[in-house]
Order: sequence, then C-alpha cells, then structure tokens
Amino acid sequence: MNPSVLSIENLSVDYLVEPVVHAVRNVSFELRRGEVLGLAGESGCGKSTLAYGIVRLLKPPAMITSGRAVFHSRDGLEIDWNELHAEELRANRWEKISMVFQGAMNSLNPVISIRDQFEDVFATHRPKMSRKQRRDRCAELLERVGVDPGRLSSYPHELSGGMRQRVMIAMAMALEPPVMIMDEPTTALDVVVQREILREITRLRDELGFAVIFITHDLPLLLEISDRIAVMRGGEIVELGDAAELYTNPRHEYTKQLLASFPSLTGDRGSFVRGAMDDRLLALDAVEVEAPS
Ligand SMILES: Nc1ncnc2c1ncn2[C@@H]1O[C@H](COP(=O)(O)OP(=O)(O)OP(=O)(O)O)[C@@H](O)[C@H]1O
Repeated sequence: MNPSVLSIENLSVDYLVEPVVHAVRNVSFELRRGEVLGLAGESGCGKSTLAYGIVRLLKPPAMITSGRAVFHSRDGLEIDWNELHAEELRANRWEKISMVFQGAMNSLNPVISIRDQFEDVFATHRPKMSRKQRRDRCAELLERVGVDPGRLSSYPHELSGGMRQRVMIAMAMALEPPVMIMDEPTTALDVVVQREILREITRLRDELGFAVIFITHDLPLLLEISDRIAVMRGGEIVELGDAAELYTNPRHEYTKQLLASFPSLTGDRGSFVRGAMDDRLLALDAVEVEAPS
C-alpha cells in the first residue's frame, strides 16, 4: 500500500446562510501516492464543496468550521494547508496540488494567450527556466493532452470547449504536482473527447505517478478509472473502499441504491471493475451508450 500524500482530517464546511447548510460534515480520508480516488454521490451531496475546501478556494458564505488537509511531501515534510498564508498558498498551489474544475473558460484568463498563461505559471514557480525551456515545455505539455502546440498563440475563446478543458489539464500538470483534484473535468465534453482525456489522465498517472481525486456523479465512469471510491451523501462519506470491491460487494445501503440507479451497472456484474487499460477503455465505450448525462 502506498503511503499517504494527502490526509483529510475531520473537515467540515458550512454555508452561513439562513438556515445554515452543513455541506461537508466531518470528512476524513487518506489519499495515497499515485492512486485515483473517485468521489461519487448525487448532486448536492457536497462533492464540490469538499474539493474547494481541501484547496481552500471556498468563498463566503462558505466557511471551514473544523478540520484540516495535510499534504505529505516525499521527504517527510508535512504541510497543513489550513495554516498557510495567502502567499504560501499561492506558492504551493499548482506545485503540490493542482485543480481542474468544471468549465475551463472560468479558470483561463480570456485576455491572455494560452502561451502567456503557461509562461506565467513557469515564471512564478520555475524562475530559473530559460525562455527557450519554457517554450519547449509548453509545447510538450500541449502535445501530451492532444492539442497542437501551434495553438499556443490562441486566446481561450478561439478554442473549442474540449480544447480549453485539455489546456486546463495540461496546465494542472505543468509543474507535475503529486496531487490533482478534478471536479467533473470532462462532464461538459462530448463522449469521444471525454474518453480521450480520461485515457490521457490514466496514462499520465501511470507515467508520472501523481494521485488524483476525481469527482463526478457518473458512477460507471468512476468505476472504470478509480482505484478506490468514496461515496458521499448529505455531506458525509458513507463508504470508502476498493473500486472493484465496492462494485461487487457494496456495504452501505446508499451505495447499493446508487449502483442500482445506473442501468448500465445492473447487467453482468464484474464487467466494470478496474482491469487492464484496454479492458477499461472498452468498458468505457460500453458505458457511453447508457451513462446518464
Ligand atoms: N453558495 C451557497 N450558498 C448556500 N448553499 C450552498 C452554496 N453552494 C452550495 N450550497 C449547498 O451546499 C450543498 C453541497 O453543494 P455542492 O455543490 O458541494 O454539491 P455537489 O455534490 O458538488 O453537487 P453537484 O454535483 O451538483 O455539483 C448543497 O446542499 C448546496 O445546495
């Protein structure tokens, strides 16, 4: 079992509205180095609030009322994310934990070319890189996610939704952080692009060994790509376990209900468990037909 790269300890988040919404309630789990941890649960159960809470990107009226997220570096250093000042947070984001959220258009600056947005990240975090090194790295990153490096001079609005989302994923990988948090990163994309991106994420995970928290309401998809799955309901994690185990032997009543709510999962049990890459992608092809939008 790989050591933990991120510990979430008793994290609670409230929305201070009337009446108060307890969106995340006392959530604890360990993210292991190099694993894909899927976070499943129906709309409104608190997945996004948890993701934003972990990286401290919540805005009022949201407030963290308890708990913390601790990052463990390879050399044994512990970084308590909640203790970081704004400047330290900026320095550690992208470098240690990067994020890809739904709707990349909101995350990219519309008036800056793609190249300059990448260069900003490198200028801030890798100031010793030469201009040529930065340029080469930008091109390499775009190629990795299947975007023509010729697109570097484009502005976000000149790219299709799928390309923008790929650019965001490339940017999230730019500094090769040990942890990536992806909240519905492919939901807005058509299924062909979605599959290509998932293939890429899985390949890079295998190649670079980063850990991913992958959030979606699409349970069949999560079963394909995750090592372990956490099932969330009403702000709590009600079950967390090995993806194959959770599929074949769900323990919590809600997990059973969730599995039963996906017609594509009720057929031949066992066909969706995580297996060889090709098997997974073949199964994903099958999921495309039936997965709810
Ligand atoms: N700004 C806000 N003010 C008040 N309540 C909010 C706010 N944002 C979210 N909530 C509430 O917090 C709870 C968790 O919402 P959250 O968006 O985290 O769920 P989710 O599982 O990510 O849902 P989805 O899959 O639809 O994105 C929900 O009850 C939601 O209504």
